[in-house]
Amino acid sequence: MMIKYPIHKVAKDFKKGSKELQSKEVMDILTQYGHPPKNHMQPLTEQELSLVFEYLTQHNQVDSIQSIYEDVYHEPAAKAEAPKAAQSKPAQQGKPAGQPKPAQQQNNKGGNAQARPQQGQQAPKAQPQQSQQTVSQPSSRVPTKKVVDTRGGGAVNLDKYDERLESFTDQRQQDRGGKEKFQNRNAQRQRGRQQGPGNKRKQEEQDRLRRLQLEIAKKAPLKVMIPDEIGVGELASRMKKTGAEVVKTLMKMGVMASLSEIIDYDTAALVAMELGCKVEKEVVVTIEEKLIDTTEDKEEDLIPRAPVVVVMGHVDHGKTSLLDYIRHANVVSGEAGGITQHIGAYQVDVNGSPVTFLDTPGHEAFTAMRARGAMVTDVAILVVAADDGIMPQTVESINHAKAAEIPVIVAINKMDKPTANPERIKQQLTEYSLVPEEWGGDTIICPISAKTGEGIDNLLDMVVLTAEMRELKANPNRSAHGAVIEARLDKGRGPVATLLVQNGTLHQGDVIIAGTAVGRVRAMTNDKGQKVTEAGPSVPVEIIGMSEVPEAGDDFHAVADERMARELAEQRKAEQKSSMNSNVGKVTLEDLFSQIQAGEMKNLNIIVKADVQGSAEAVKSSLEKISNEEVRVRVIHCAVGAINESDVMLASTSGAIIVGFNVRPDANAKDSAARMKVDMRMYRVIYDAINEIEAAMKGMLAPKFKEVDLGRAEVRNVFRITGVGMVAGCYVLDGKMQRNAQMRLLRDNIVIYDGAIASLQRFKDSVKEVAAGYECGITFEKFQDIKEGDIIEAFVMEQIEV
Ligand SMILES: Nc1nc2c(ncn2[C@@H]2O[C@H](COP(=O)(O)OP(=O)(O)OP(=O)(O)O)[C@@H](O)[C@H]2O)c(=O)[nH]1
Repeated sequence: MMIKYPIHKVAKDFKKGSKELQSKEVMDILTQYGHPPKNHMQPLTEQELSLVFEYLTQHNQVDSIQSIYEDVYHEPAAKAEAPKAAQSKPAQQGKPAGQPKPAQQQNNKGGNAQARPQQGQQAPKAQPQQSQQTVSQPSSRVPTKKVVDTRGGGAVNLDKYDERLESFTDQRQQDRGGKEKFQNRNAQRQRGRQQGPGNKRKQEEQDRLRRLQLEIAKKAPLKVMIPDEIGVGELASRMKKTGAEVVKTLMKMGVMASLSEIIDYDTAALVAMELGCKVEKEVVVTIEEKLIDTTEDKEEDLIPRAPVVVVMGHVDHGKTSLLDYIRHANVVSGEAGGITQHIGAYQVDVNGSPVTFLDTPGHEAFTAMRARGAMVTDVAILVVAADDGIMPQTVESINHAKAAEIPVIVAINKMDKPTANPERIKQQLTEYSLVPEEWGGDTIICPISAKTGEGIDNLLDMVVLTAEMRELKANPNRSAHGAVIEARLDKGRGPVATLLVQNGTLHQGDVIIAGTAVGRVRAMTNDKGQKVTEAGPSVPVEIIGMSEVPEAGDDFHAVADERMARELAEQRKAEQKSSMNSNVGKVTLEDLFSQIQAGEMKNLNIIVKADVQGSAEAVKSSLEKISNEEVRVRVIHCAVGAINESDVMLASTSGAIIVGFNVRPDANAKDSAARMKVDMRMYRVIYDAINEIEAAMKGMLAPKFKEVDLGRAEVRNVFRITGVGMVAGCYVLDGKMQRNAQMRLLRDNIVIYDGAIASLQRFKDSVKEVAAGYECGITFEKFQDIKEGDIIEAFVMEQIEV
């Protein structure tokens, strides 16, 4: 920017005392440095002015800065005498504004006025009126500061004063605290008012920033709350660090994680500590945790409780007879009138020790309970008919008990029958690793007769003994917790549920939550049909008062807050809904490899069902052989017969895959498998089964085809037609029969034939397809052994998009 400052003015301004700076001198300087001016009226540019100043400064150097100090301090005596003279001088000089120098000189005068004439030669550069006046600009600053001291005129050591003053103010500042702050603020405000609104805001902003920084510094180290799992990005923001810093720290620890990745508490805590933060674990309290008391009981609060026993076994081997016998035989006199009650569980007295029996049809409830982790049974009695031996359901029961890890007591029933052969049964049991005690094993075997009652006392003694060994204990002095054994909707009474208290005591009037059902216990009835007001550990009771029917196997808890319980029930309902479509925890051959890779899979559980025992065993041993370092293939259940609902339930609770060899699932099993998302694989060639599972374990499974069912037809008549062979006269039950489809002939759900269809006819006409509700004639290629009652399944293989 051009400033209007002509050469002659510059020269004039530098005019001091007798010596005068000529315009020509200024012009010479400029010419010398390549800026020849046209005339003395030419205004100087900023650069040119700087050049002149620079030149004059360079050529009018003082010898030493000391001389200026001397200049000031050596004549304090004169200072007091000539203040007025000093003051008058600047007025006379009348230096133009914009020149900093004259103003400084004004101050100077206080101490220098008289000294100047004497020191004129000594320090000419300090004299602004001389030609070298510009030099005084830097040197004049020092004396200027000193002149401010008007604290005394004598030879006072001002330095000493300064020191004292500084220490004094320091002390005062410390002592004053808030008052000072207040005053400072006032002072600032005043200053701000003088300075104008813009400056004021700026000042306040700066103050606030300073205060903030101070606070942050005070707060260090930063405390971070870390939950069980946290995203790297979230951790960074909680620590007020950048994501890059956290990722870098993780890398140093050997953890490669991006910002979006989730890390566990331990890793996160290490990172936080590494970055200088104080770590605290964030505990997320769910409604469930708030509502349900899960504190561990103290040893001194525990008292022995009755064992809970389940009776299992094959159909018609005598489960019901045994349970009935025990119930009748052990009813304490006087209670006989109330026996009629059947609530799904009852308690009997065995020589002074109470024993609770679960009396539920089949063992579905048992599996369902295990599925929900509500382990209610302590001992299993396996009933095997002495005249029949180990049957498919016996094996199933053994496997269920094994999966639940409960001790099994074998009751060899029907010992009264002449055909009873207990030795054969003992022999068979060893095949399922149940070795009798007399043979050196640890399985208790009790020969009994549910008809005559023979051996039942001994069986009960054994149950009590086994239970005693388990030292079953509970604390009756806390809110009740247990399992729902049975539940139904009663027309008159509303939802009715049989609960087995496992710990604590259930009282009439308690609020309970069971699964998604909430309610208040309005009335309680025990297994003898008597009204009770409380039920302790291992006691089964039937209750009314629930808002809806809970599910058998659900956990129940007595809680203090009904409103919160309802909230929890709602939450559970929502969770149930969302998990309906997900198959968490379920295994399919397709995702087997990814589960192995993720380290989630150590054991691949398989349930084998086959048409004959020989092939079941062969499939089992072949499959177990394909275990590798990462995964062990475990056949948890191997049996003969169609795949039933119980198999599907076992598969669902154990995360198993069902392998069917020459068998098919029955209708219920099919539905359950679809609902529970259990993977069922059917094979007709043993090598196919092995190859497919092996391929799945290696991640090379090519699930290219899937079977699509078309329909089912029942064989109602079989004709022989010469030249054609056997013709199946069928009725299409559902779906349709299609000529180009694959057919499978089932007899009791066992696959008899699998192959292509030779002809499909309606009366005498060959047709493409026959719909449900119509009759048709079917012949197979190379298969004649068709029988009435056989089922024909039609299906096509469809390619799956991988
Ligand atoms: N001789 C003899 N018959 C028995 C004995 N125990 C049971 N039975 C008979 O065997 C049949 C089946 O008995 P249940 O008690 O119904 O057998 P279950 O195992 O409960 O049968 P499901 O309920 O169908 O699973 C009945 O006819 C009983 O009378 C026994 O110890 N001796």
